[in-house]
Amino acid sequence: MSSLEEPLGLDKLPSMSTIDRIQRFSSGACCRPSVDNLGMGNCFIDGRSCSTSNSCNEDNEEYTAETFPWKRQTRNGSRGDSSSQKTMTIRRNSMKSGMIDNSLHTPGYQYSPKHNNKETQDMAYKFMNGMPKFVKIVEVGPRDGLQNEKNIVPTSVKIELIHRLASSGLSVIEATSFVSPKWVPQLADAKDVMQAVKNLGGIRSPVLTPNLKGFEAAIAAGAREIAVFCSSL
Ligand SMILES: CC(C)(COP(=O)([O-])OP(=O)([O-])OC[C@H]1O[C@@H](n2cnc3c(N)ncnc32)[C@H](O)[C@@H]1OP(=O)([O-])[O-])[C@@H](O)C(=O)NCCC(=O)NCCSC(=O)C[C@@](C)(O)CC(=O)[O-]
Repeated sequence: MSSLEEPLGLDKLPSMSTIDRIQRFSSGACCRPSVDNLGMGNCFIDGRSCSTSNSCNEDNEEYTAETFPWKRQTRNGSRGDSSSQKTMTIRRNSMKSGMIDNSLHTPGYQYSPKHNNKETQDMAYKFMNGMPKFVKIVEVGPRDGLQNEKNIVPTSVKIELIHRLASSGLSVIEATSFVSPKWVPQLADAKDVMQAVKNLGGIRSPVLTPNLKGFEAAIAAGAREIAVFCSSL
């Protein structure tokens, strides 16, 4: 009988005082709806990932006015030519045709697209103002990435990866998963990885587990944040 069919026995859980946060999310919740269609690239509002090549941040990509049917006036109102124009990320709203210019909701920017129509502009304005003011990026590579690796990545390399991700300024780095090594041999060293990074300054290092067995192993390894996921496999 799969460990998942046994009652989770929450009453048997070790005292919760050792754990800062327990997150429970189902696989459905795992794949939080993302609005990546809105970006020119993969830009997820749920903060799970923002591909740097098409970041959600403004002033990021070099787009020339030739590529887009409008010329944007620069901050001082002068019409910059495409080479001198400040770069920005233009996001495509896949729900409607037409391009949304991020600068719409950046004070001081005006845009005068050649073929803009009122409806697109209104919709763009409404939409852009619904955007969150803050995007949290959760780095899941050490877990979600490595679990799919064909070859087993050495523990020392995993730990080094987490250190480098932390030094890049990321504040939440999903460190590993406490799962059956039969199913996910790539993360069989979860305990060693967790013990090596649990006190890494300045970051939170949540871990995943599908069941009580993994939950207890995570606590024993020093995990302070445990996300319980529902796994059919
Ligand atoms: C769920 C089970 C355990 C059921 O696996 P099972 O075989 O049905 O369960 P079991 O209880 O029969 O256990 C089989 C063996 O694994 C051991 N075991 C059992 N549990 C654990 C554990 N936690 N840690 C370490 N060992 C464990 C258990 O002790 C036993 O060992 P044996 O007695 O045969 O020597 C198994 O199917 C499993 O671990 N699957 C892993 C699933 C997984 O990791 N999937 C990928 C993560 S989810 C994901 O990537 C999506 C997500 C989250 O990224 C989406 C998003 O990010 O939003």
